[in-house]
Amino acid sequence: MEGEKKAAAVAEDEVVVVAAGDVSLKDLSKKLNDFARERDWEQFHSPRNLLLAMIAEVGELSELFMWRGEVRKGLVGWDEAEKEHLGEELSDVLLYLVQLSDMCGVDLGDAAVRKIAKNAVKYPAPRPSKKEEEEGA
Ligand SMILES: Nc1ccn([C@H]2C[C@H](O)[C@@H](COP(=O)(O)OP(=O)(O)OP(=O)(O)O)O2)c(=O)n1
Repeated sequence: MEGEKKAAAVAEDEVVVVAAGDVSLKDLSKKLNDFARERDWEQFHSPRNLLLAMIAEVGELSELFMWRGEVRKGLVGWDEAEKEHLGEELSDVLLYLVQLSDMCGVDLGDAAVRKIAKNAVKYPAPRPSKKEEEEGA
């Protein structure tokens, strides 16, 4: 029993949570590389395995929305535990996506910014009419 307590305390000590409001994709990528290397898990992190792991996490994310009807913006009616769980599942998807991008040699931040620009060309915003321009709208 004493041994179990000690093990739990050590495990808790090892979890260092650093609040990071403005973390970048590159920060996440570095943390994930360290995490995998420290556990010798790089051998498992092939593009295919990471893709399958990400899809599994998308499934877990979907379960949170399953059978509960439309979910309104801001998660009206969800309790704090459910909201926290949602954050965890969203994170799992993101973390596998970041690792998958790394393993494929894709700079995800750069690719995403380029894709937004491409989307804007494909779907131009409606231009204001002459009347709206004159009215300063
Ligand atoms: N080979 C692995 C295994 C896990 N992880 C990381 C990425 C995910 O953020 C998280 C996934 O862990 P679990 O497989 O334990 O999944 P859950 O956290 O969703 O737990 P559960 O499926 O029990 O709800 O751990 C990883 O990087 N590489």
